[in-house]
Formats: sequence, C-alpha cells, structure tokens
Amino acid sequence: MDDRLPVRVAVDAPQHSGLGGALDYLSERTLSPGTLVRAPLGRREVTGIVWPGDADPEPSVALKPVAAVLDAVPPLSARWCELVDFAASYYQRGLGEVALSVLPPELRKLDDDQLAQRVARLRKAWAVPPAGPVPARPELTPDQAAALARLGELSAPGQAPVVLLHGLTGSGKTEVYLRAAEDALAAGRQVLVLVPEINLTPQLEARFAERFGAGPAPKRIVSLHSGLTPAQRLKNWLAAHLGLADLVLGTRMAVFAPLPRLGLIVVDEEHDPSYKQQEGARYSARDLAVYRGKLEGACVVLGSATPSLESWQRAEQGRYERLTLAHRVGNGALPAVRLVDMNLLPKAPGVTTLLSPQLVGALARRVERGEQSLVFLNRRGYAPVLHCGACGWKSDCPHCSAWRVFHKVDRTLRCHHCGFTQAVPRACPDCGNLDIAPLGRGTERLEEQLAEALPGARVARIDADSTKTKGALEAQLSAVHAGDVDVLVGTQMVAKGHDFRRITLVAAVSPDNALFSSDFRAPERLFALLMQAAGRAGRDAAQADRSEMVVQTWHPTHPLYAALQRHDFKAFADSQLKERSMAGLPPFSHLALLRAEARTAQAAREFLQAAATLAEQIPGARELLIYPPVPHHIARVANVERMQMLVESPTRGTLQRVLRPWVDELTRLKSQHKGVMRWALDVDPLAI
Ligand SMILES: Nc1ncnc2c1ncn2[C@@H]1O[C@H](COP(=O)(O)OP(=O)(O)OP(=O)(O)O)[C@@H](O)[C@H]1O
Ligand SMILES: [Zn+2]
Repeated sequence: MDDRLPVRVAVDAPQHSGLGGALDYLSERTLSPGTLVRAPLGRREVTGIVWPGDADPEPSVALKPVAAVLDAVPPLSARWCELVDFAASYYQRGLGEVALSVLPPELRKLDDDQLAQRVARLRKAWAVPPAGPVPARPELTPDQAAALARLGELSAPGQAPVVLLHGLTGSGKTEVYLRAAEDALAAGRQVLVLVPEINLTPQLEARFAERFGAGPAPKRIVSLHSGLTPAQRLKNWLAAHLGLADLVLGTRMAVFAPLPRLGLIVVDEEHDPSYKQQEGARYSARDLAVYRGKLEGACVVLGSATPSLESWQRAEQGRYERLTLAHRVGNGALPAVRLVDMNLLPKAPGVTTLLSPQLVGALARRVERGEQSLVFLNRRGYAPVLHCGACGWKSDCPHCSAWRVFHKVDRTLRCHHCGFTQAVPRACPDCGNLDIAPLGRGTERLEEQLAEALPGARVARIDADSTKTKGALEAQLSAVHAGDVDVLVGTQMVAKGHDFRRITLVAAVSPDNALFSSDFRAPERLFALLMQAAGRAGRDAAQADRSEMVVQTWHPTHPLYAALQRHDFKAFADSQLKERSMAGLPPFSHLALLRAEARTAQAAREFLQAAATLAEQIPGARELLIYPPVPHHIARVANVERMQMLVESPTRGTLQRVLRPWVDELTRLKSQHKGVMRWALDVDPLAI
C-alpha cells in the first residue's frame, strides 16, 4: 500500500489554463504549508508552494509525486499565503500564478543546494554590523509631534490601525515615517516602506540608512524593486524572509515581501497610480497593504499631500483615522499660484506660443537671483507629431492609432506605444514637400526654447529619455541638488516626491488637456500632480515667501485651478466626491473592466458582447450595470485592436460574487472566439 501523503501545491500555471487553485500531489513526508517544492506539471517541472488546507484528491485520479523539496528556504508563513489567497481571489487570477509571480525569479532556477549556499552566505555576511554614534534627529514640529502621539495611542498592543497621514508638501511626512519606524524597530518588529516609483527609492533609502544604518544598534535595510539584478533581488528577498533585514523599502511588488515580524507598513504618496499593477494580476499594492496590515496586526500609514479620493472618503467615514500636518516645516508658505491666461497673449500668425512673457520674466528673475526653477510638461520628445503643411500628412504610426513622436536628438520618429522607430524623412512621404514641421511640443523642445529665451542660464532636462542609462537619473538629480542647474525641465518624474531645497519657481506650461478627458479620474490626477509640483517650490522656509507657481492655461476660470490657487485639497476632494456620488462613480460604486484584444475590432466586440450575455445569467448580475463595449482610448497598438467593457456594481460583494463564475465562463468563451488573442479583467481599474 502507498503510504505517501497527498499535499496541496500552488503551482505556476497561467491564469487562463484553467488551473485556478492549488493542485494535489503526493509526498513521501509531511510538508509544512509554505514549503517550496518542485513538481511536475504536464511535461514540465515547475516551482510550487505547499498550500495550507487539506488535499482532496479524486480517488480515481493517480496523483504524481512532488519532485523535490526546497528545504533551504524556510516555509512561507500562513499569513503570507492568506495574503496571496486574497489577492488571487479578489483580482480574479490563478492562485499559483499570483503566488509564484511575486517570488524572486531566481528561486525558480536554483536547486536546494544552491539555495542553501545563498542562505548560508547571507547569514554570514549579515553577522554584526558595526555600531556607531547616535544619529542626529531633528526636533519634531508641533504637527509631527501631535501626529506621532496619536499614532502611538492608536497602535496600542493588539491594535492594527490604518492611518491617513494628510500632510502638506514639505510638512515633513518622512520624519513621521522615520519615528514610527523607530518605535516598531525598537519593539523588534520589521518595517515595510512602499514608494510609488523606483526613482524615489534612492533618496528615501538614503534617509532611512542615515537614521537607522548606523548608531548603537544599527538596523539592516534592503530594497526590493525591478531595478535590481536577479541575484540582488533574491538576496534582499531572502534577507526579509529570514528576518535578517529590519527594514524593507520598495515599489509595489514589495507588498508581497515575506516579513516574519512585520509591525508597520508605510505607503508613501498613497494616491499614486503606480501602486496599481497594470498587467498580469492587476493588484493595488496600496489596497493590499491595508489588507495585509489587518492580517498581520501591523499598523498601516498611508501618507500623501493629495490622498486618493478612495482613502479620503474612508477617512471621512471614520474607517481610517486622519492625522494632519497642516504646516510646512519652518512654517514656510506654500507658493503663490499665478494663472497666466493664454487667451490674452498677442497672437502672431504662424507662431505657437509655449512660453508666456510672464513665465519668461519670472524665470529670468530666478536665474538672476541664483534660485532654481522647475518647468513641468508631461510629454517627452521634441514634438508629439510631425506635419506637412502642403498635403496635411502627419507622422502616424502604421501599427497603432497614435502619432509617432519626433525626437530631435537622434532625428527619429518613435511610437511611444509599440516602439516602432524610423529616421525622420527628408521630405513628406506623401507629397514630397521638403517643408515638414514639428507640431506641438515636448520636453526636448521646451528645453531648447528655454535655453533660447534665457541666454546664459543652465537648463537641464530629466525625463524617461534622459535617464535611460544606469545611474543617469541619480547623477542628474544630484546636479540639481548641488545647484549646478538653473532651470530644470521635466515630466511628472520630477514633479513629485523630491526634496529640492533651492527651487522657488514651478511652472506648468500646458496642463489643460486633462481638464476635458473622458476618464472621470483625470481631474483628480491633474489636481494631485499640480499640487505635488507646486510642493517642489519653497521647501526651504527661508525662501518660501518668494516661491511661486505659474500655470499657463486657456481656461483660467476652471474651478480646479481656483482650488489649486487656494491650496485647498479638502474643498477639491469634497466637490469631486459630491460629483462622484451623484454620478454613482467610485468610491460610491465598484468597477471592473473587461478588456479584449483581437486582430479586428469586430472580433473583440463580439467577444465582449457574448461575455455580457453570459454575465447576465449569473445570479446577482441584475444589480450590476454592464456598459456596451467601447474602443480603448488608443484603440490599436502594434496592429492589435483593443476594446473594453465596464461593469459597475453598487457593492464590492455583489461584484465579487459575479466575477468568479464569470471568469470561469470566459476561459471557455475564448475558445469559441478564435479571433480574440487575449482578454483580461481589471478589478478596481484606475484608467478608464
Ligand atoms: N522636525 C523637523 N525639523 C527640521 N527639518 C525637518 C523636520 N521634519 C522634516 N524636516 C525637513 O523638511 C523637509 C521636508 O520634509 P519631507 O521631505 O518629509 O516632506 P514631505 O511631507 O514628504 O513633502 P512631500 O509631500 O512634498 O514629499 C526635509 O528636508 C526634511 O529633512
Ligand atoms: Zn506604434
């Protein structure tokens, strides 16, 4: 008789293969839940995790044995498994898919001996860090002291509060994170700090290292983000999992870092859209952080000067406790916001105005005084399109429903969606006219025009193009911090998070586009971005009174700009929430977006229509509103047509009850729609 035991294993199978949950295998010995194994799947051998719960094999099916056990790595905790279980079911993905996709890829490549070596090396290298003198800490501002005192009360033993730290730009939120971390570390717990973008990690890592990396009882800090090499990522992940690292700092993927003694989770810039994963399992790291806090009994601090309306509303309802930092450090003023009405500029035929005289004057005064300015434009490249005045040709992408952007540095036309790149044609490809010209402007052109308008000024640009090579961003940022730059031109990359000390002028040269977007979240995003950008000015209290923000707009009476001028986040949030409530939009309803990609728009539409019919038959679906399929706002990318269909529900529960059976049906439905290449469901979609 066979004395091998059945075990459940979450294996790495793609979602649409129909293997939703864990699979049953046989094992020679008892395996603790959370143990890493290798197991056969079809003709392959894949990595898996022994999953909590009893195996429930069909008597008629012969189970396959587990191929190898990776004992070198301690089992993942039951809570970690619960977090993954929740994420998979909430975002409607396969359990194994989620579980394995959040582990470092190297874990799948190394065998048990190799892993044992890594673990041993790590334990040795991490022996005892050298002690040093007590690091200097600033005296808390009254706001910071009050927030921390309240946080202390809320995090009494056994409590796991969620706190929304609403602090003005430059009010010292980071110091609050540092002190809260200090308490958690002193209690022997681990701290997880999430940041929205890799480019914000170096600065924050430096501040945490300065505070905790030395001193009488130095702490160990690791980072987790996609910029690490596979070996570094494995090492840092192991350090967290083995409990060697005290502090883990990372981007959204770090929310899944295994942390045996987790006591505090900080989500910095909690409103940032980068916390939402946009492919595969489309999870929100911020929302999972809140869930994880409850699960692990850890305190969660969501920090922002411009909280998401979702979090703001929960604070209003009392589900999160709101702590406010209402003053900037040193009591410096926020910059005065000046709107420049572009309608009033004198019009010269054939000339498109980008820089108003008011803005150029304000910049020139800064250059004269030796102060820095930041000019912000959310569009990289030289010009968004090249145009022939004779026949009307425009530089469209043959593979996408988008223009190719003109990059002057290397004289190319590049599609920012599919990557298709060509040299700029000498003449119009349609009519041969030699006089083809750039239309509109991007950061490259802005940089050029600023250099012309401000002779002698040192103009620098930071965007995705200028920072492609490793270390380029750090070098460019430190030039700004060192004062080697007078005018910094950049995209949203530089408009948020950075603690620039010398900037006294911030300008948004053409922010209007987002005012009239079809996406209901566009005003929220624009407002947040402009407030964040404004917050880069006057961070040094001594200069704050001279600090200013210039907004060039064709719509100076728009209420969004009026709220910006008053720096009034609360008024803006309240009015947006009122509109959302009247329109039945989130957070007053709950959405899911079904996307389909096909060779033809027709095939994608038919799939979505059939999907809608299937959904209507699921119990509970009567409460849902299923909208007709519409094209994605960039309908075609790399010759693939993209359609989407919105599902709206009054409650999260109803939505969840319908989605699971629906997803199972969709897997079958796709096999009847041969023209459909891919489909995906996005729960709580951010971009619509
Ligand atoms: N109590 C304090 N005393 C003196 N300086 C402080 C204090 N707290 C913070 N600072 C300094 O104030 C500056 C702004 O703080 P911080 O970067 O944390 O602001 P923030 O609230 O995160 O702003 P933003 O939302 O714009 O990123 C930093 O240079 C920080 O070192
Ligand atoms: Zn393209």
